[in-house]
Amino acid sequence: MSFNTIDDLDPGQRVLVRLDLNSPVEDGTVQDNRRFERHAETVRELAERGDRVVCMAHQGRPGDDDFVSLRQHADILAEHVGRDVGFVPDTYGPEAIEAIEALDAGEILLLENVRMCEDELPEASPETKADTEFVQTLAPAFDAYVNDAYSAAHRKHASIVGFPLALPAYAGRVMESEYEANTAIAERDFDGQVTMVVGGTKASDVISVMEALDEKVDQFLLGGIAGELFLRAAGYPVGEDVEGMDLFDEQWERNADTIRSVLDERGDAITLASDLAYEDAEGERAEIDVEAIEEKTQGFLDVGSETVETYAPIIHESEAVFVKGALGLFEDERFSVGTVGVLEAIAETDCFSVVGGGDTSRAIEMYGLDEADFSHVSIAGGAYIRALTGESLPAVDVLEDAA
Ligand SMILES: Nc1ncnc2c1ncn2[C@@H]1O[C@H](COP(=O)(O)OP(=O)(O)OP(=O)(O)O)[C@@H](O)[C@H]1O
Ligand SMILES: O=C(O)[C@H](O)COP(=O)(O)O
Repeated sequence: MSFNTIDDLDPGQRVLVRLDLNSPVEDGTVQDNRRFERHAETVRELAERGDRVVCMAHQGRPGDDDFVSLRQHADILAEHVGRDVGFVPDTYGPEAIEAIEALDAGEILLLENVRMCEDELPEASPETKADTEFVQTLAPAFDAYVNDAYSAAHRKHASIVGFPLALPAYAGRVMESEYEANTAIAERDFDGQVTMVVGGTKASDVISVMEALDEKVDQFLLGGIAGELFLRAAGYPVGEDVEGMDLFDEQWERNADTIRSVLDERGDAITLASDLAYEDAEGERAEIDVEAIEEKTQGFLDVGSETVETYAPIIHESEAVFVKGALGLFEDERFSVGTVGVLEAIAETDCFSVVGGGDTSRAIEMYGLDEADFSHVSIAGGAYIRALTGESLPAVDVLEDAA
């Protein structure tokens, strides 16, 4: 390992731990997910060693609906850790410092959403971030900093890259295991067919992965919002915003040229959905062949069953399959057919398989699939993509420098 881990940290200290508890928020309620379960292991281990454990994390971004307090996160984390997790509605002010100083050995505290602090977000160098009031005020209350937030490792934020310059820095268990698994993939060669299933909401993530893994991946199977944008580039009247949607047009403006050129150059390696699913007038799932769509009048929320029947045999023939992003709005059972169908096909084979994406990995537990049927399930989205394409991660770089 190129950085220090908890194994290198003497127990019984005051430890500041960065977690990634960024979660889906539905009607103001934070949804439990794999990130809590995974990070709980690091937190429990530190508490059991007799450390005073203070956690910081983010939720959403200012201006978004899911930009909320971490009060609910503290309760969900406590359930997974099996110990109380205190919460203080402050990031580094007097209230936070007082709560930190009041902790006993083995106690756990969660600070308020770090993105409520002005110094956190604007991306800057580790030196600039280390120099902020946030880092300079909070760091002296601790003996060590542990970064467990692998899924936020691609961000140059104060809580990620600033603290390692101000405190002795270590990687937590999630950081360690995700780094090991995801980095190994970039270096690995496969003899047989390598397939990548790409979907989700972020077209730019999908494009960058398709461009960077051009040599390595033999077949890309598309779905989700990204897949619809590719269908649009192929001339189908889909992938446009209708009735208050805002997922397509702006992404199309930004990415249309790149999507067209990727399709042009790698068309033979790209399979697009042949049918799509939508909600009919009765609120039921309905499907339509893409050839039969004359104009886009409703939003499509999943790939159709025929598409799944095309994708499954390609997966069965593969030696390695990677997944990034969901094929549909799987959180709604009616539109889970594409995502679950593809995951089931992967689970049936003994190919090397990695499922990534903070949201996408949630489908595994939601639909009762067994994590053991996959080689690795990553709780990271953007960081997973960067690792797959061999890009370095700022959080890992600073941990390595610190070591
Ligand atoms: N056609 C669609 N309409 C609406 N939502 C969709 C559609 N297809 C996929 N999604 C949504 O995409 C989400 C996953 O996309 P995203 O690109 O954010 O994925 P991720 O890689 O899992 O997560 P992250 O990058 O945030 O860690 C799912 O929650 C799903 O509901
Ligand atoms: O959920 C994620 O992918 C990470 O927490 C990063 O969040 P961000 O994309 O808002 O920086």
